[in-house]
Amino acid sequence: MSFDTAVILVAAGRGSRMGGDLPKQWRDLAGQPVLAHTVAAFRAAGLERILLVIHPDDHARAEPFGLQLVHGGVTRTESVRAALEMLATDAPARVLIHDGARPLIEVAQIDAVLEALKTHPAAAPALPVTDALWRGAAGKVAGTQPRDGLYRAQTPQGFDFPALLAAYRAHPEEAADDVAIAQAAGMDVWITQGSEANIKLTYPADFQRAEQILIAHRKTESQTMDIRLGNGFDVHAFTEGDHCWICGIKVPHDKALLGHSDADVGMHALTDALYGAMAEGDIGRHFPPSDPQWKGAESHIFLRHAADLARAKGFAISNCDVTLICELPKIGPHAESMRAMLAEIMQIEVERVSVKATTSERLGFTGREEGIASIATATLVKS
Ligand SMILES: Nc1ccn([C@@H]2O[C@H](COP(=O)(O)OP(=O)(O)OP(=O)(O)O)[C@@H](O)[C@H]2O)c(=O)n1
Ligand SMILES: C[C@](O)(CO)[C@H](O)COP(=O)(O)O
Repeated sequence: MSFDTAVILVAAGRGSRMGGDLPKQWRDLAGQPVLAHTVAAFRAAGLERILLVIHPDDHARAEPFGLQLVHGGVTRTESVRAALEMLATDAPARVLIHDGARPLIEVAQIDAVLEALKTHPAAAPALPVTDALWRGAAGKVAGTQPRDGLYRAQTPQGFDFPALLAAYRAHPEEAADDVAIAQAAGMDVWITQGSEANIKLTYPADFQRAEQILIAHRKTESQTMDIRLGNGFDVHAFTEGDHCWICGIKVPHDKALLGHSDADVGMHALTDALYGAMAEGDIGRHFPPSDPQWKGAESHIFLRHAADLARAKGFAISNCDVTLICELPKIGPHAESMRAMLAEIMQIEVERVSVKATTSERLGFTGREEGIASIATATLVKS
């Protein structure tokens, strides 16, 4: 996280070319406001000092973002100027200025600008012009223009903050963008790699384009993600005793569970679910019952082994769900401790672990209180 770099997101425009009732930056894009996408990209790049420049009419819409707000002016240049003056009271070392209406900015492009700012006073992304350029008049081609050395400018445009503030203060006129003002002050501006995805939502068709880019991006993400699901099932019969080990918790009961190890039926089902997700067989394959060293073994050894094996293969345990099937003992009072214990053994957050119970309506061996059954599911994810 860097507080040395501030971000100005300009979002005070009215979107006259886009039309519609709601300015484009507040409209929905793939389920969230355009600005939510923009803000998320900068947060993902580790930038937390974000100043949002808004129109005074948009206060109620902007407040939920929890960002510092500043009112913009009637032009983009005036909006940036207002934000720079506000930042000047607690000046950062660097500033990135980005159009709120460019929601598809990627972390890689933000990082490229930040990297260039280590050795240059200013940097901004752009793409070389690849189409032929014409001048037009009255619907006809009036001439052509060489495209050599021409670029399409994008944002975020990044600057040494004191230098840009001085440049803005020395330039009261309008400008196409912040780079133009920096250049007018004699600053060298380094060009970083732009992206075809980093479009500025300007006309109605741009929303469709942005949706398509997002869909294609999500498809690629899910294609590169390896998701594995495994299940496990286990049964242990009751024998004489005064407690049962269930999901790592000693539960008082007028019977115990019979088994070669500590007979922890819930933990065994979960361990098998993890092995199953990796196609690594079951507990018996890794800890053969014929081997006397596992007699009376505590089941956390098995679960820890399966969780460590998953990590060694590059998987994260995304979630797991254990269901215990018994009339008694009552699981409810112990379910939270069981979740915490399983989470600790697997070294994952407790929110990813579920333990619940049901009866079999007095039917079958669990209904006759002859034993406990358990089923478990686990999801492993590798990206
Ligand atoms: N007075 C203004 C004008 C523009 N912007 C912001 O500058 C970015 C780029 O401007 P543009 O695409 O031109 O947005 P609008 O001014 O809203 O659009 P239009 O010119 O079609 O009205 C947008 O994020 C816009 O909200 C701003 O903060 N203040
Ligand atoms: C800053 C900018 O996005 C760079 O391409 C562009 O200049 C903004 O243009 P607009 O005139 O506000 O549409």
